[in-house]
Amino acid sequence: MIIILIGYMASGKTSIGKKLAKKLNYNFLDLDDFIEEKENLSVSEIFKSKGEIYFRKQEAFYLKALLQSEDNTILSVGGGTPCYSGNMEVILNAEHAKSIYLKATLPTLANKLLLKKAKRPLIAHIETIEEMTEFIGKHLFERSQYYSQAEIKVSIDNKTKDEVVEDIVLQLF
Ligand SMILES: Nc1ncnc2c1ncn2[C@@H]1O[C@H](COP(=O)(O)OP(=O)(O)O)[C@@H](O)[C@H]1O
Ligand SMILES: O=C(O)C1=C[C@@H](OP(=O)(O)O)[C@@H](O)[C@H](O)C1
Ligand SMILES: [Mg+2]
Repeated sequence: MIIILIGYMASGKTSIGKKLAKKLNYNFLDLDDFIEEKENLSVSEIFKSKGEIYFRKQEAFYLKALLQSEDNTILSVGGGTPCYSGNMEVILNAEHAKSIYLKATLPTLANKLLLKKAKRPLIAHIETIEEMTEFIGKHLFERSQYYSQAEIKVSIDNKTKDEVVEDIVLQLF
């Protein structure tokens, strides 16, 4: 089975995916890490030197490649992955796959992202909590229609990473 973690930036897809994989004894794949390896550049460098459209093309291409995995796998994608190139449909139609939305409220995301923005080119320039809240609010409004199609939804507000992992396991099995 392949379990795909989706959700907004800093919702915990990468870090919770790693913990969940350990707990279930599954392989772990992170789409951003995979793209960085293939391109030999960080996500920020790809955005800067080749542009976001190039990144989105690579993202859609490698998503399809990684979904072919036949091993038990946790796949953490990027925050934008489900929202471009028909990727959410690809995720929902993948065989032996289950999608999980790590869902957070706007204040949780804005506070987290103010601290964790450096490696995230879409928000790295935002300085204040007010600006961050406004940006994420609009962005989430556009993106929620994709995220909410996930088969399983897990709220992450006020939970530790281990608590989120527990909740995911309870909903999965
Ligand atoms: N539930 C949580 N409680 C505390 N810190 C968290 C939680 N989930 C994620 N983090 C931290 O927030 C940051 C962003 O998480 P990350 O896994 O990179 O998110 P994503 O891949 O969704 O962008 C990391 O430093 C991570 O350790
Ligand atoms: O939301 C987005 O569009 C993006 C999210 C990032 O992944 P994380 O959600 O893991 O930060 C990364 O793919 C890129 O910076 C774009
Ligand atoms: Mg990530």
